[in-house]
Amino acid sequence: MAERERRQEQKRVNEVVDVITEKIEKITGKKGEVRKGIVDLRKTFWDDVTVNLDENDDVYETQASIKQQAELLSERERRHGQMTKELKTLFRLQETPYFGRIDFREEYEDQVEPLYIGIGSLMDSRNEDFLIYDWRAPISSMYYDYAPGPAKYSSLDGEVEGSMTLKRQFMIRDGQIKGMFDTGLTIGDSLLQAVLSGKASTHMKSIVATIQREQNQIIRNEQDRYLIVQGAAGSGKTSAALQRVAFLLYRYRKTLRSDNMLLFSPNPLFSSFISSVLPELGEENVVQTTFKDFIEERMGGELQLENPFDQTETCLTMGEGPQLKTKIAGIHFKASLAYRDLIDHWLDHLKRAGMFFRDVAFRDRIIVSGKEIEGYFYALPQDQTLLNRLEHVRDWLLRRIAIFSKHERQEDWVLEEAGLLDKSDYKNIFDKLQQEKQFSDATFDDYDREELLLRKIVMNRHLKRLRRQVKELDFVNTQKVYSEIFYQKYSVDAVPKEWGAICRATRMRFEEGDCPWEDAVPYLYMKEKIQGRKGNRDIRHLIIDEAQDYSPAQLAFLKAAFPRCQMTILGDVNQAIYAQSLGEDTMLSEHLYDPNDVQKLTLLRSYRSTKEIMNFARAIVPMGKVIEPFDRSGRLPEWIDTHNQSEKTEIILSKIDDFKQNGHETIALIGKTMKECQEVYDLLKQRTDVKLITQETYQFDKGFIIIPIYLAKGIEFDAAIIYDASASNYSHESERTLFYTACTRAMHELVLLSSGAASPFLDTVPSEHYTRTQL
Ligand SMILES: Nc1ncnc2c1ncn2[C@@H]1O[C@H](COP(=O)(O)OP(=O)(O)OP(=O)(O)O)[C@@H](O)[C@H]1O
Repeated sequence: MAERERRQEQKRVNEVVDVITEKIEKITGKKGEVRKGIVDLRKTFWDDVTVNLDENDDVYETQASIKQQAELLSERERRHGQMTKELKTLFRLQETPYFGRIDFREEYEDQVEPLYIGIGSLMDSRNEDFLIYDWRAPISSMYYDYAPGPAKYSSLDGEVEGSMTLKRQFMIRDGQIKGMFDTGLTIGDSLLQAVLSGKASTHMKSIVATIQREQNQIIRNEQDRYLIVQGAAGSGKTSAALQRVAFLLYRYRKTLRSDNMLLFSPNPLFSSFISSVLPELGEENVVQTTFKDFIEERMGGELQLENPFDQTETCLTMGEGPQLKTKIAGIHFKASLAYRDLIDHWLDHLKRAGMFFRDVAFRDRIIVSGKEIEGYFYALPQDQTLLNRLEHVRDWLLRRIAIFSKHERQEDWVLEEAGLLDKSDYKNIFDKLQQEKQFSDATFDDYDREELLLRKIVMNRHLKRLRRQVKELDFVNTQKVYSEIFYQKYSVDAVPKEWGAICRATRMRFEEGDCPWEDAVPYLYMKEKIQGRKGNRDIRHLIIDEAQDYSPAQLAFLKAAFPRCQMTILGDVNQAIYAQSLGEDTMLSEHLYDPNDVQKLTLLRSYRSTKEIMNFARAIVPMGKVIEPFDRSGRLPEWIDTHNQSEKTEIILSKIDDFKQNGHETIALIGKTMKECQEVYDLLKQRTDVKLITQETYQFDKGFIIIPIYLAKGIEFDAAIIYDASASNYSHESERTLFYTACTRAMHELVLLSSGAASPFLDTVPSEHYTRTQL
């Protein structure tokens, strides 16, 4: 490209940067004034409020005056917040004003208009023309969707057609053009090459400059209620999901806020890994949670909930045998909709029998026994729902508690405690009696009444918790009602033949106050059907990453919990790691949705790993052929046979040195289980600087880490070593996806260690896709 052109572009960059700098100065000045205004307003808040509480009219006037002041304050605070946000974007634009340019000539127009695209919009100093278009603006979509030639975009007034005469990419840092490419169909392979060849980071980066056409479809999809994305490892699912959040926040900026969106991430480490993408795009982070935390919060701490990682760890370390078979059969069945049907039948049965109730007791005295509650409950008309009947029971129990309280407050201990009440309680009672105009002179009656009120206060305080529990329908013993399912025999086909053993194991866990992970959603489903629970209406968009790990039952639960929600559901069937999803339907299965509401998109191109690593990894999984590695070269994966542990340790240490010398900064030794990771950590920690990643790790730094596969989900490293790729460690078909997930974490280098026979999963990998070293 001619140097002259580059100089011209740099000149424009300089001019735009000048406008940005000017705006920064202006807004900073204004922001200072607004800030001062807020401080002054806070200081003098009450000065401008007329407080007069004598008459009703005065009270209203006072209220109106406070409201007016508060509104003024919050309006200024809002403006201040907006300015802060605007400044943040401007500072980013000052460094990198834009990353793309398209020249577009609208149909029937003579003039070609150059459009520059960046992370935010910028108008010229007269506020007339756009110097930069936000990448999310409708017109910017052409940058991602078209090569030079005919192009169109949808505007508010309809489709605009025309032709694109130029598509140019820039790499601008600190206001200086470092690179400039005119591109063809896909967005500059050269720029993508440059981005992908860089170092892995401990935080994910935004991809706005290089979004690919198929990713853009995901990002800008608006019409579908459920958008399912099946994408190969490293195909940019998470990246697309996050840019999609930014797009939706922009597109619906008048009605949608970041706290209306909820992202389910696979683990806390992943949450921190992706936490900087949205702020980098000038948006606030959305609320993030893990499915386990979400369930635990809804359960309310009544049972000790098993962690899904512990469930996986148990399955992986249990060893062959009937116990494992029972466990897996139980997990599969409880994740299915057939089990949900069974629970529905159970709920139906509960209308006639089978409900268990806790005693409603004060200290160790029973006010109403569980048996008595049962009698009352089943005496109510059967055509009422369980919830209706429980509401009747609740009201009846509250009345019984009131009667109990009336009797109990006569007891001496109540008066004794009344003597210990606070001065303010006495004062309140005095005021109350005054108001009732009963406390004239010190008459006998007034003292009696005062004592009565004091006794009432004492009793109400003691009964407060009990009343709350009754109001929340906590008198239903849902754990026992659920456990009872496991005393039944079912002649339904879907019930696995291991049912007897599943029942014994489940009963035992519930008796100990534990809730196995596979029971969490079914139990909560039943509990909420009995006790009722409203869906969350604040959350309007759910983003579910690693959706292959969610079962149909979990999907059904989320649909009910978020009834108004749109969902973006992203995953990869080849990376299913939990027992419940292997070979079963998952949240990615289209047929679980109403066909009118769902759209499924597929991403086949994989960007994370070098071509060599992806060619190796895709040969491990069936249908891996369809995955298209991005054309970026590196070393072939290396498979090293070792004879014993000490040899293995030495190899690891020398590989770490080698990686570091190659400039790699994030290096992971990936184990199958936490147990394996802990063992190798104990061996290595004396010899090198290494960190073990556990379920409690919320962040990782550059350097060498040891991590089990299930915690490395969604994360990437410059170089990865698969600690034990021997047949003794990976041979079950069910572990194939786990093995594939591990291999696809590596961006630039992959090493596999094995001793003895190697994993049969390597049998399907052609020998030209790796180098093999036998020590
Ligand atoms: N269009 C793109 N431009 C630049 N980098 C990209 C692009 N798409 C993906 N990448 C990069 O590829 C890597 C993988 O992306 P991401 O983690 O989003 O993939 P994924 O499909 O969620 O992977 P996995 O299923 O393995 O977790 C990241 O480093 C991301 O920045």
